[in-house]
Order: sequence, then C-alpha cells, then structure tokens
Amino acid sequence: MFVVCRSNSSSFRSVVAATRPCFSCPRFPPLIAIPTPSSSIRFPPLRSFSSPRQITRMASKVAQDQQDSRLERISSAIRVIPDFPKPGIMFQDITTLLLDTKAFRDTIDLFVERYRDKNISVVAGVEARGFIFGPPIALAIGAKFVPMRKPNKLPGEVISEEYSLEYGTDKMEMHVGAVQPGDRALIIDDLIATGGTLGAAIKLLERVGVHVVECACVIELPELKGREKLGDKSLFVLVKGAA
Ligand SMILES: O=P(O)(O)OC[C@H]1O[C@H](OP(=O)(O)OP(=O)(O)O)[C@H](O)[C@@H]1O
Ligand SMILES: Nc1ncnc2[nH]cnc12
Repeated sequence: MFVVCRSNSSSFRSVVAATRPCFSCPRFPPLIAIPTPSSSIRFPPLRSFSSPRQITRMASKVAQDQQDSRLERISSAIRVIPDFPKPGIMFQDITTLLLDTKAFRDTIDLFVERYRDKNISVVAGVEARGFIFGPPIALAIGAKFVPMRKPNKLPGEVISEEYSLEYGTDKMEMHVGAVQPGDRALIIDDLIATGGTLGAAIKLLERVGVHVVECACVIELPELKGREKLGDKSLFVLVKGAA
C-alpha cells in the first residue's frame, strides 16, 4: 500500500512507499530505552543556520515528516480482507482505523487542515462510511452535513441517481431542500474504487446548482481508475490500496 496525500488538481503530494499486509493491523514494537551513563552521552555539534531560508526549509521538512508519519499510521491501521464480500475483492476495512484513536484523529485533522479555509458550506457524506468521516469534518470547518443515502431510507422528498459499483449497482438519494443553489460542497467517502459512487454524488449535487469544490476519500484503489469517472472534479486521497 502507498501512503499518499494526493489531489489531481494540485501539486500537494507526499508519497512514502509502505506495505500493508492482509488481515493484520501491524504496530511497530515499542522502542526500548537503554540507560546510558551520563558521561558517555555525546551530543551532535550545533548547526548554525546562515539564512532564514535554511530555517524555513528545516521547518517545512519537519512539517512534511510529521505529515508522512500520520499517513503511515493511517495506512497501517486499515485492514485488508481478501475475498470479501465476494471472491476477488480485496476489502479495505476502515473499522480498524476507527479503533486507533490517533490514526482516526489524524485522518480527520488532515481533511480539516485542507478544507478549513476553502469556504465550504456543505459536507456531503456518502452512505455508509462517508457518515463516519463527514460529520466531524463538517463540524470542524463550520459546514452543514448532508447525508447521501441508499434508496428508500430518507423520509422526505428526494432526488436520486443510479450508479454502478465494483460489485453491483445501486441508487443514491438526497433530500430536496438539504442544499441550495450556490452552496459549495465537499463530498466525502471512505474509498473510491470504480468512481461510480462519487460520480453519482457529484451529479446529484450539481443537478440542484451546488458547486462541488472537491471529493475526498481516505483510500483510493487506483487500478480501478475511479478518477476517470469524476470528469474535471478534483479528488483528494490520503492512501492508496490494491484492488
Ligand atoms: O468507487 P465505487 O466503485 O463506486 O465504490 C466505492 C463505494 O463502495 C463502498 O460502499 P458500498 O457501496 O460497499 O456501500 P456501504 O458503505 O454501504 O457498505 C465505499 O464505501 C464507497 O462508497
Ligand atoms: N475493495 C473495496 N474495499 C472496501 N470498500 C469497497 N468498495 C468498493 N470496493 C471496495
């Protein structure tokens, strides 16, 4: 699995190669502190920085390393289950990510850091797993949360859009009146595979005059070329997995 922070519309990209075995949620063994006699401690020489630019470069390297370590932790916390829900599917299970409070918080923080200054008025979450990540992001950036639901779940008047999936077909519905023309939306889901789901969400929102600023997912399965279904819409993902 690749740890990646990627948007197809910007140069924001930090990639660290990492592997993620199936079935497990591996953790690094704890570091063991070995007592050292104080007389033997050797400190590296202090470096002097000759220009503010060098200091800025150091600071951005530190920020980059912190981001990469967050992405690695998120990647490691996602479990992969082969042959679920049917043979040939490598199921990316985010429930293990939710058990890791640091990785879950980092996931939300990375999205909030990206979207808090983008003037987003609606976070549209796709059922079911977009309902997990969407609301905390919406609250943090001061946007309303709108659920994009499976058919016959919403009680009010709905508009709907059919779409095809990696394993079947489905329909997505949204309440009439939940969004207004001119709203600026972020669409959030846990994963993009073939892109059918996000494509349907974009269509639903655009049909009622909403501007979709970006789609965001925790995981992308690049082999399935889901990005191609999004037209010119930008997609931001944290990690990539094998289909
Ligand atoms: O890019 P696509 O090929 O459209 O697939 C991605 C969608 O598939 C999964 O949901 P699923 O349809 O399995 O529904 P669930 O979250 O309710 O289980 C996933 O959570 C995405 O919503
Ligand atoms: N491989 C996969 N893992 C989890 N959710 C999915 N939705 C579509 N493909 C999926």
